[in-house]
Formats: sequence, structure tokens, C-alpha cells
Amino acid sequence: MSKKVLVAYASKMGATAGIAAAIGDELRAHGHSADVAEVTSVNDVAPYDAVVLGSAIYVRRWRRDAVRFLRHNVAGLRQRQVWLFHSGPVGPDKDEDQTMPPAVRHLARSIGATPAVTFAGRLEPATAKGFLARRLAAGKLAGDARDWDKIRAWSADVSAAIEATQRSTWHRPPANHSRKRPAGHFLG
Ligand SMILES: Cc1cc2nc3c(=O)[nH]c(=O)nc-3n(C[C@H](O)[C@H](O)[C@H](O)COP(=O)(O)O)c2cc1C
Repeated sequence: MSKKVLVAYASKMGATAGIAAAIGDELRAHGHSADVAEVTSVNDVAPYDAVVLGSAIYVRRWRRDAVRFLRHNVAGLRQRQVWLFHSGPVGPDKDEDQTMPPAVRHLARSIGATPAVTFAGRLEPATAKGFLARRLAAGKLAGDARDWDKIRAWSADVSAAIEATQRSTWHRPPANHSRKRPAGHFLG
């Protein structure tokens, strides 16, 4: 059965926005109705059966707007299926799963959402914003590492779960969460 899905995202340089658009396309291809919107433009999750939320990662953190969105909508999100993703790793670490920042992990648990899936990101001179980003985009991290097959496959899984009206759940007990360090390039 067709469901109404919100794909909300927080992006600084456009890469996560592109991933959100691809997720929206895939959900529509599976017969759902999907609104793709920047988190700051979403006032209410009430019209939606399910929510996909994604943020870019900067220095191991989610974008502030995405965290704020989670915090402000805990009650509404608790009642719906919620799927999280974050986008970041580029260069040699592009396939490294990134851990959820503690604040996001805490909020995800209170909502009952599965841990965020990691999608590789993009860092290119043409889209880089800010001195540091431009500098990093001129080095070995440069490139568009977004894996569209992985993004589409994940979206298809989300679509199937939404169709089955299956609520996402937190799989891992907090004590067992991965302590793996994220891409070291950004941490000095
Ligand atoms: C200053 C800076 C810090 C970053 N920190 C991280 C990080 O901690 N972890 C990570 O996986 N990616 C990190 N990245 C890579 C970005 O997350 C990646 O470029 C992402 O695709 C940007 O998304 P956006 O275009 O939606 O803003 C960093 C990039 C910059 C420029």
C-alpha cells in the first residue's frame, strides 16, 4: 500500500541533498508518495506515515538543524517509522561506517529508530564551502564517493519495510555500540 513519506535532510555543500533526492525517487518508484525537504522547512511530521532523516557529518557531528529536528519532533517521530542516514566519508575511508554522534544516538533510541546507515559523501573543489573544505577538496579526499547503488538498495529496503508497516527498532544494545573511530583525516 502506498504511504506518505517525508525525506528530510541537512546538507551544507549539497551532497546529502542529492542523496535525499535519490531516496525520494526510489520511494516514488516503489509507489509511495515522497516529499524531499530541507529539515528547516519542515514544520510538522503529522502528515506523514514514515520519515527518513539524513545529515551530513562534519567533524564527527551531525548538522545542528538535523539534531534540532529530531529533538523537536521526538513525540511525533515516536509514533512513526523513522529511518536515519548520514553521509560523510570520502577518499580512502569512503567505505568506513561512521558512528552516530552521542546526542543523535540518544535521540534515535528515544524515538525507537534503527542506527543510521552510512553513505559515502562528496568533497569537490566546485562545491566545497569554506576555507577548510576547499583545502581538503584539493587533496587526496577529493571526489564524489556517493554510492548510488547502495543508496537505491537501502531505499528499496526502507520502502518494503514501510509497506509492511513494520516499525523500525533499535537493534543494538547501547553498551555494544561500535567504538570504531571515524575517518581520521578530519580529526587531526
Ligand atoms: C571540515 C570538514 C569536516 C568533515 N568531517 C567529517 C567527519 O567527521 N566524518 C565524515 O565522515 N566526513 C566528514 N567530512 C566530509 C563531509 O561529510 C562530506 O563532504 C559530505 O558529503 C558533505 O555533505 P554535504 O555536501 O551534504 O554538506 C568533512 C568535511 C569537511 C569539509
